[in-house]
Amino acid sequence: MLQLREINQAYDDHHTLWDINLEVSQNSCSAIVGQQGTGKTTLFHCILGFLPIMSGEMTWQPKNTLPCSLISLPSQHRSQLGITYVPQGSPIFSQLSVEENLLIALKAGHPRSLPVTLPRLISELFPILLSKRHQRSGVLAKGLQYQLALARAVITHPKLILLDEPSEGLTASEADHLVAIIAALTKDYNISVLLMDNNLAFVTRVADKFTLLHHGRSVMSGTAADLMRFSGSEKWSNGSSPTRVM
Ligand SMILES: Nc1ncnc2c1ncn2[C@@H]1O[C@H](COP(=O)(O)OP(=O)(O)OP(=O)(O)O)[C@@H](O)[C@H]1O
Repeated sequence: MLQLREINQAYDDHHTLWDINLEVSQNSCSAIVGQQGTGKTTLFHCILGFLPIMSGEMTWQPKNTLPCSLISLPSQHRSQLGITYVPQGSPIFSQLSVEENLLIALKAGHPRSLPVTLPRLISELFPILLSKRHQRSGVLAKGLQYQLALARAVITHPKLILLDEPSEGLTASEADHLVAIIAALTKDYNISVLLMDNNLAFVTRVADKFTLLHHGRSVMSGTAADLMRFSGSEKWSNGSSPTRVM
């Protein structure tokens, strides 16, 4: 549904992304991994239209639609097409209740359909959040705050969600919940996921395709087994330890 071909990007004269190819299929979860400063955030921002690219092509084609090029579309238009984003660090309105956070996201996605009620997918995917709907969101545990940030994205019925470091700061059981939610999004709700995360244990549980970035270049694209094999080898890292890279 999303295809990137030979994407190059530069911050002034600092060439950051080199000939990146990437494909996200319908009903899939793909992961971008790589050490700090290797270009993961830059790539996300190019997909979202926050940053221009120097060259390359980005094609968007959800099921049963004609392909369209994203390159010339502003970020707002890309979000209307169904591409949404959960930035790092659970961006929520911490002074507002869980329900208020959700209703604001819902109204922003459907400005003419007032009054609004929370759609059923919230109770199906985020039952704990619903049970805490009247609590101030700032007092929720870190894992529930992340669920709320994700629910705010899901409530707008996107086709593709980009997640920036979703496992960061989560406990093991909070990460387990997130793995289950992402699996349900892709399998039951037709929402594809593209995430970047350096927690190898997490990404190999949740994603089915992996792209390894190194100094702005894609050095591996494949399955979890390919990733483990590649990160165990040293041919791409100039001798740096895979544990540092992940
Ligand atoms: N606004 C900017 N202006 C100039 N250079 C930038 C800018 N943002 C990032 N860079 C540089 O681009 C390169 C890639 O950075 P980027 O943040 O995309 O990497 P990353 O893999 O997401 O890192 P992290 O895991 O730390 O978020 C780095 O060398 C960084 O210093």
